[in-house]
Amino acid sequence: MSGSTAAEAAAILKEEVDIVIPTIRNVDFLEKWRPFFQPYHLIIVQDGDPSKPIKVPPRFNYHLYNRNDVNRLLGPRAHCISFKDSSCRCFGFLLSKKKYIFTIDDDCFVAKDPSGKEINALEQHLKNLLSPSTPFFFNTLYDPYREGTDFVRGYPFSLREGVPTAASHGLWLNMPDYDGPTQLVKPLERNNRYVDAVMTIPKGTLFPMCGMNLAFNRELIGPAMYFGLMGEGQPIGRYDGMWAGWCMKVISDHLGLGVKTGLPYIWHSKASSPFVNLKKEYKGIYWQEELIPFFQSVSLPKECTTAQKCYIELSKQVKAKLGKVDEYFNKLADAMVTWIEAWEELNSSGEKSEALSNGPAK
Ligand SMILES: O=c1ccn([C@@H]2O[C@H](COP(=O)(O)OP(=O)(O)O[C@H]3O[C@@H](CO)[C@H](O)[C@H]3O)[C@@H](O)[C@H]2O)c(=O)[nH]1
Ligand SMILES: [Mn+2]
Repeated sequence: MSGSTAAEAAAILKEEVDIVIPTIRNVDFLEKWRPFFQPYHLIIVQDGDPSKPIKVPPRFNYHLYNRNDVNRLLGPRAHCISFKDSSCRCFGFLLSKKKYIFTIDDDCFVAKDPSGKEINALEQHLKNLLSPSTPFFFNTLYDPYREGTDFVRGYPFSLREGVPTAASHGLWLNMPDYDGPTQLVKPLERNNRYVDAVMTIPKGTLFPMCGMNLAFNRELIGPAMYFGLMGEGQPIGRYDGMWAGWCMKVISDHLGLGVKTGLPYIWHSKASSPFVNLKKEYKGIYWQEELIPFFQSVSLPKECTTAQKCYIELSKQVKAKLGKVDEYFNKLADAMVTWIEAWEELNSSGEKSEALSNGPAK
């Protein structure tokens, strides 16, 4: 897709994209994104104290939700949305009615490419999502659908059509997405390396997904983008992206969908505290050694033809196989079912529309 075609596509898609921002701080960062985000609708999920006022810069089109809205709209199912963790972002995924979601953290700014040009992250995500993926055979020139490249010699012609792309995982300049222990041993490390590549993560390969700069096709994979039970009242935090990424990847593999990683970069400005992070993550750090073999062994039956059906089946396997690792996984498996019930309620015909559920957009 050429640059201008992509820009046109992005403009057309403005009715089909929601930008979801979880925040426990404020959203001043939006000012820097104005040239890129202003045409789009934002869903801001305010975490923490709902009585704390939050000021959104003028002339943005947005809906703002807080914990009172989670309780009001989900009632007895509200417990599936985490509190005091960036996992709360998935409440925005649930309420959206758009085909595509771009989610970004409130400490992420516009990055520049090596020529000094500001990167339109959303446009690149849409290019990634609108072009197919190649999960069955690796192309050594990376994404063959990018301008100026193609499939290399020896690439099977039968696979050159690719498969629909479910998710686009973007990366970060400046502060990398490290866990607490790595942050502790490398406090000064910054990512300055701009790698001009987009690639499909091969079928059968898991990866550590980060929700900081992520886009996905909500129609294809939305129900699998549940960021889990994290934060206050839970034994774990900061594994929200990992959990969603592992679930989403095994389901994408099963459904024949693709997941890309690489461009676009954003500029991640702040380091979160490594000590606080270690405290939140420590169970995850040893649980992950059992979780990853579990996800590597997941097999979904052929009757599971939708992301919802796959997710319910996955919840059963989580309960059966991970329940013995810790009681937490029984609770998480139940929350996965609750999430799907909420998804079906809010996304069925006669649904509560996102606009109606919190008044007209500001
Ligand atoms: O209790 C909370 C804490 C944070 N948020 C919002 O979530 C994002 C990310 O938070 P933050 O920038 O503090 O954390 P990082 O360590 O840089 O983020 C990465 O770690 C992952 C797990 O937290 C996360 O997926 C990554 O993006 C900000 O927008 C905070 O305001 C929150 O809503 N509630
Ligand atoms: Mn951050």
